[in-house]
Amino acid sequence: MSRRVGLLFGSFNPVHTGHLILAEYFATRTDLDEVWLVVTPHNPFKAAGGLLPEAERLRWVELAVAGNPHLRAEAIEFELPRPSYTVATLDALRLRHPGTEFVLLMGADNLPGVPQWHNAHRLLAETDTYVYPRPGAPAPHLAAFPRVQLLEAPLLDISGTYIRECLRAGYSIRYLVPPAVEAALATIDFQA
Ligand SMILES: Nc1ncnc2c1ncn2[C@@H]1O[C@H](COP(=O)(O)OP(=O)(O)OP(=O)(O)O)[C@@H](O)[C@H]1O
Ligand SMILES: O=C(O)c1ccc[n+]([C@@H]2O[C@H](COP(=O)([O-])O)[C@@H](O)[C@H]2O)c1
Repeated sequence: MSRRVGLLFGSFNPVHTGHLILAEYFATRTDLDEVWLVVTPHNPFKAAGGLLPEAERLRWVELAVAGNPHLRAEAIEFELPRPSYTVATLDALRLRHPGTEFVLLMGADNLPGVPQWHNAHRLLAETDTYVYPRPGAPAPHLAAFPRVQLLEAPLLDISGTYIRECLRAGYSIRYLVPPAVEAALATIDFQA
């Protein structure tokens, strides 16, 4: 049987415990063998200006998953044209890993926007998608998406936005990110 790998796409601005608990849950509690955290240098819907440097965002994800055999930091979007279209990334990953079946992992808050993504119809027709609940997001209507399933997962109300606010205000981010990421973030000047 082919390996099933879940893909958690994100800007990871920065990676935090919410991402990691969710990734570990999917890698150990579902039919997935592994979860890869795909670092997106430039989300087509986000202004590049608000993002921390892409090489740093990738390095923090690498630090966060180090030593975990189920999780991997995936940098393929750094080699692909910008902005980063998920459908193009899936094409590139399938070419590179022919024995692997990829599953898209997505928060219930993101699903309603997916029809606006580049080649969304092909993306959702070709790829199994597991949607997980997000705080405040209503259960999505899945009738229009035959390959999309809703799965249970822990709800953690942590976000990159909140962590950046804490860093700017000089507040502790202990336990919101792994210790190695906390140490790396401590070298960045968030007041500048
Ligand atoms: N606490 C969380 N629990 C589950 N999924 C999350 C959580 N935070 C983010 N995600 C999901 O992880 C993916 C990557 O998230 P992203 O890098 O945008 O982080 P974020 O914390 O939402 O950042 P920001 O606040 O900067 O938008 C997205 O699909 C997002 O929905
Ligand atoms: O492919 C698209 O058109 C597309 C449009 C918007 C968002 N995405 C992807 O969705 C992922 C989640 O984005 P983010 O930055 O909100 O974590 C990220 O990998 C984006 O590249 C993809």
